[in-house]
Amino acid sequence: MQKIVFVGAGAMAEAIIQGWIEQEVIEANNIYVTNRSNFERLDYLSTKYNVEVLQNKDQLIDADLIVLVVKPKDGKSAMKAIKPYIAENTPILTVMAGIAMDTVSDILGKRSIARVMPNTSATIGMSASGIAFNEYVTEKQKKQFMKMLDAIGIVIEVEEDKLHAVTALSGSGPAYLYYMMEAFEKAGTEFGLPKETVRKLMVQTIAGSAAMLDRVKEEPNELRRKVTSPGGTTEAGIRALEDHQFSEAIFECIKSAEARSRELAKSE
Ligand SMILES: NC(=O)C1=CN([C@@H]2O[C@H](COP(=O)(O)OP(=O)(O)OC[C@H]3O[C@@H](n4cnc5c(N)ncnc54)[C@H](O)[C@@H]3O)[C@@H](O)[C@H]2O)C=CC1
Ligand SMILES: O=C(O)[C@@H]1CCC=N1
Repeated sequence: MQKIVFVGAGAMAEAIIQGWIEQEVIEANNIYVTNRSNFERLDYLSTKYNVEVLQNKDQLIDADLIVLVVKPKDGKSAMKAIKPYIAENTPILTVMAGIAMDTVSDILGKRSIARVMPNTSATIGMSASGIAFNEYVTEKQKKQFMKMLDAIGIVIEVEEDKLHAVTALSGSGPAYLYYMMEAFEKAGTEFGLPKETVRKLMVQTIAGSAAMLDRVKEEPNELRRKVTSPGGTTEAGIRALEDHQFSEAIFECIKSAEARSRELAKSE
């Protein structure tokens, strides 16, 4: 692709841009960025990544792909603002949480639309993304979209309605794990370890456990059983988690995030 225009230049746009450039999927000079008014931010991106800044909306006409990556509440106004300038067939990749592809095509017209829910680990090529396509996306385009998202991590196709669940799990997921990390660091330091030691131990523990789950093909409860000696430390720890309704808390976490995603979709 010769020209990809990012409409919206915030945290998620940067994560994807950095991922694409570092993984050598798209060349920096084929990426154009624009936002509503924050020119300093555009300067920062063009200096840091060598991407182009869209000088005026007339430059949208020959875009090969437009990536919509503004906050959901700004989605409609951002789409209305570009509508008069974009070609009839330019495909759209929307990264906006909770805005349906039908809403995008109501404003921008019937065309190929892919809707993706990545996460911020795209920055280091480790996003877990869910993607859905509308009926105008050809097989060739689908392959191209999958390849682009695959380059910043893994990508799994789902029905559009299931993107609410994907958002709740892997879209927001990094925040839950960072929150858990904060709790480990608080607990570990209470018990006398330096924060950096706790960080190193737990980062490796989390990475190792995730890699085991991925590679050894055993169920989580089986892997858990292998750690848990009868009458030992793990059993005591797990019992405390059960006493504090850990599973229920996780269930409520995903339920609340999924419901919020649906709510946002209705209000947009
Ligand atoms: N941060 C995350 O972990 C994830 C975010 N998302 C989605 O990505 C989207 C962007 O999120 P962030 O990058 O975190 O937000 P952000 O607030 O960091 O960036 C939003 C950008 O949109 C620009 N903008 C606002 N109105 C505009 C308009 N009318 N025209 C052009 N540009 C406009 C702003 O200037 C800013 O550059 C959201 O819809 C969010 O739901 C999706 C997955 C994960
Ligand atoms: O919190 C949010 O609404 C967005 C969607 C997934 C991650 N951040």
